[in-house]
Amino acid sequence: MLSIEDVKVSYNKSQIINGVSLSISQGDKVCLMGRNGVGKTTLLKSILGILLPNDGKISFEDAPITKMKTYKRSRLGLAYVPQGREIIPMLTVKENLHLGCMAHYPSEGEKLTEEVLRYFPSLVEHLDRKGGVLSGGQQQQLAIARALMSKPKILFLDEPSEGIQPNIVSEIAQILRRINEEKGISIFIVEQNLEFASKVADSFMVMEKGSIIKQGNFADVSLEDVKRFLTI
Ligand SMILES: Nc1ncnc2c1ncn2[C@@H]1O[C@H](COP(=O)(O)OP(=O)(O)OP(=O)(O)O)[C@@H](O)[C@H]1O
Repeated sequence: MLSIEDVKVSYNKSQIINGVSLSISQGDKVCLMGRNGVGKTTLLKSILGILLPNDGKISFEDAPITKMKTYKRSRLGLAYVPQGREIIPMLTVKENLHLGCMAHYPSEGEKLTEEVLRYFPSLVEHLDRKGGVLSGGQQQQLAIARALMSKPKILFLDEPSEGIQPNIVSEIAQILRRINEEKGISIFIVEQNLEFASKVADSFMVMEKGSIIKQGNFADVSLEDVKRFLTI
């Protein structure tokens, strides 16, 4: 489905991603882990077209997308829930949701909202409130719901558990698994919260200084082992 071959990404002259290769199949749930500043967000942004790699290839469903504009990748089915959520605070929850389908499915706002809210029933009572007044956990749910409004095939989430209270974090893990099971949407999360990551994803990759240094399945290793990989 998604294939990344020897991708290198730089900011000015400083190379941050040093030749990463990975592939994700339809329905996969994967997690990219690693310490602060190793390049996780940079890799995610290059997959989504927010940054362009200076070398390597990215393809989606066998079509090359390495240099494709972000909005075209979104039309193909790549959706992004950025770190910090980026909810528009002065728009209502409903308006924030509609933003998610405005580019590609502008006439389907009502239908898609109804469909997406099945996964986020706690947002229903807040539809007419401003996005900015919601709690961190509610804003994170809104950000995921908004991404789903674009009918994605693969959902990329950058640190979705950051700054959210533990009970909501486990609710979000369950919701992501349900979305994956029922809709077949692949999930790619960047996470530092190992427990949450292991609840959402089946497999993990560990990044260190712009390279993937370990990968495996959560079923085959203990969380202690993964923790050790993260502190290498
Ligand atoms: N716009 C930018 N210009 C120059 N350097 C940048 C820019 N954005 C990030 N960097 C640098 O690139 C490196 C990787 O950053 P990146 O945000 O990808 O790491 P990360 O693994 O996602 O970290 P975190 O967990 O803190 O988000 C860091 O050294 C960072 O300072």
